[in-house]
Amino acid sequence: MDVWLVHHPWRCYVKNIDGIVFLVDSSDIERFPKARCELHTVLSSEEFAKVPVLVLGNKIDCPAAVSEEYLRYALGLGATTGKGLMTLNVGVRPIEVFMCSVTGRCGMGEALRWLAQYM
Ligand SMILES: Nc1nc2c(ncn2[C@@H]2O[C@H](COP(=O)(O)OP(=O)(O)OP(=O)(O)O)[C@@H](O)[C@H]2O)c(=O)[nH]1
Repeated sequence: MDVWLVHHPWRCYVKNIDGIVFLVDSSDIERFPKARCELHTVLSSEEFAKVPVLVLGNKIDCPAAVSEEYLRYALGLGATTGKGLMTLNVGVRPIEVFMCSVTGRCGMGEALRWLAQYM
């Protein structure tokens, strides 16, 4: 079972994956447009159509970090499939946003448990 951390240039090394973790620096507003573009490339890729996508807004400990709501807006994410344990209809690709701080060790557990349920 494979989970790949999507990071530029991700196209070079992704195939046969079971889950995608899309990590965004939530304090780096200037790069949101680029992140949005990359995310939507991933979401619209035929090869990943059924792969669960975990969007992680990292660095929430930074004063410049935006809220989850703003990050969703900036990334152009509409409705997501829901946090917690979910039973989704067949054919629905799981996608959800979680905020975290990798260095502050917060938020990652819930996010990875969410992803693991679909793998
Ligand atoms: N404050 C804070 N720093 C973090 C967190 N996670 C990672 N970092 C730090 O961020 C630094 C590297 O992150 P970035 O510069 O965003 O990552 P990068 O992908 O290597 O570089 P870029 O492609 O230029 O963004 C390291 O010093 C990490 O310790 C976090 O949750 N909070």
